[in-house]
Amino acid sequence: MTTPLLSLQGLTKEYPGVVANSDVTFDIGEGEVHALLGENGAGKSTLVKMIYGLVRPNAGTMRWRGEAYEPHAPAQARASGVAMVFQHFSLFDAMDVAENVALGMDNPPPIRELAAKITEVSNNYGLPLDPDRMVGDLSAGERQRVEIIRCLLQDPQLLIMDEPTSVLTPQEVDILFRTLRQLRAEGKSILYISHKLEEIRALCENATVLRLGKVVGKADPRQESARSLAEMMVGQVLHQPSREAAAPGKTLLEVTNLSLPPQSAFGTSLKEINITVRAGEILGIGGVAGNGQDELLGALSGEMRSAREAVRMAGEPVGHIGPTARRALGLLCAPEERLGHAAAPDMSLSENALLTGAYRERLVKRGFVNWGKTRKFAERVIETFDVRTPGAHVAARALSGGNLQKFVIGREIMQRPSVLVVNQPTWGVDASAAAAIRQALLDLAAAGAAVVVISQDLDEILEVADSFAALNAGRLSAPRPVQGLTMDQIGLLLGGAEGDSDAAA
Ligand SMILES: Nc1ncnc2c1ncn2[C@@H]1O[C@H](COP(=O)(O)OP(=O)(O)OP(=O)(O)O)[C@@H](O)[C@H]1O
Repeated sequence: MTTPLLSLQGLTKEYPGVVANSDVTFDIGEGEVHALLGENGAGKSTLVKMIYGLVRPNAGTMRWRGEAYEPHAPAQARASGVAMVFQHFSLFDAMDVAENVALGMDNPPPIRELAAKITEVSNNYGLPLDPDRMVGDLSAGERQRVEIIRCLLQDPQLLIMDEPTSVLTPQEVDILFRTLRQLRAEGKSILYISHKLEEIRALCENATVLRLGKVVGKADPRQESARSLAEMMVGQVLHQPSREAAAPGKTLLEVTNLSLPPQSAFGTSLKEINITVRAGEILGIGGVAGNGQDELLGALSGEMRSAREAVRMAGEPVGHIGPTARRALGLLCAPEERLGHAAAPDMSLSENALLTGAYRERLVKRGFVNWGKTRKFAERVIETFDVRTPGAHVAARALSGGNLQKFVIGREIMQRPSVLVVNQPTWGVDASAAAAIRQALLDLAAAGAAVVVISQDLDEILEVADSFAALNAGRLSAPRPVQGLTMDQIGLLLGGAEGDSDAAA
């Protein structure tokens, strides 16, 4: 038998109150694309952080081509031939591509030489990049290219990718997969984390499934269905969101000719946006990231003010008032960026519950926080939304991405909004938790709320929304009923075929 590239033996990592990895054992061969699957909090990120030298195991060993491998720091892992593309990008907007790449390298060559190398390597791998462009001007897909090229310049033998496709358009996913297949053909290995099981089936020949930190299964994804893989992850039969058709009620959210200038040098302006959402309705807004999603959410939440009459809530003008006043009226929002925007990383879940729930849950009385009540509110969210954490005292930062997402969305839904606006509600969330969040949005609408779901996941929009509109360069297309809408028509709308309804129909 040939020696595996990387062999993990009995890896264990404990955090206070949680065993993140327990006795994890598996091999990754040379030239193998290996999927790491598991629910939110199953321990995937912890495992790859141990391989990349960011976290030290409490027990267990790793071998690299048969030799003992104990990276103490990422630089050491990189020197052995391990590279990692993270879920969250670590790039500086105000620097160009070459400067950003240089920052992440251990021994960068002179910048001109590096720029030439970036052009060469990026073209060779089918991910063309202009080294002189400012990162702030790049799309999410292009930013990811910067991270990938930075890794490839180190000529790694093992490339770790943590949910690489969640920010990509379907076309960008195709391009990325071509690159990954080329790497495999060159004998390089890839460890691939994703919740998108169809992608796993298309790309990977081996999968290791983690549940609660333990290996619970191994599979050849090509021989499985997305459903069977998901069921392996959760250990039970999957629940499909269901909806009941109901006649919509009165208009709760009305946006009229909303225009706003960009809020930062790299922001998008909003251009004459019109939206009407009635009680019981869900409007899905699709579009490639960076086309005004964050700005639209900001304009609806009140973080960005507009003309008084541009936003109305149940007929009342609210464009000029801030987030707290809008919350009081029942307009709640959950932004996309969970660590730092939706939740304060170093604050406990109780404190984070207070941040948005203070008014509606009456957590503050005569200027004093009622901590007992606040903790109970946080605990209700944790319980109802199955947030896997030791308790409400835990800092938001310590939760796995998907579990924090469940908390953030649950915190708003439990405040019984009359209008809820969410951006990427199931970003990085596993299949069963995503189904639970979507069901909660459907239930909220069925109970009479108006809901706006901004998402890059078209399947998600088709599953929950009654109507669909596309955001393109800050303009919103006229909404169309989701029923009967095809992917081709959606593609046209996303591409900006606004008003071209005959061509799209
Ligand atoms: N620094 C930390 N301190 C305390 N607990 C942690 C820390 N990092 C992770 N954990 C816990 O370890 C467990 C595994 O988390 P991990 O992030 O590895 O899961 P994951 O499978 O990557 O999840 P997701 O798909 O949601 O990103 C979780 O219960 C998490 O709360």
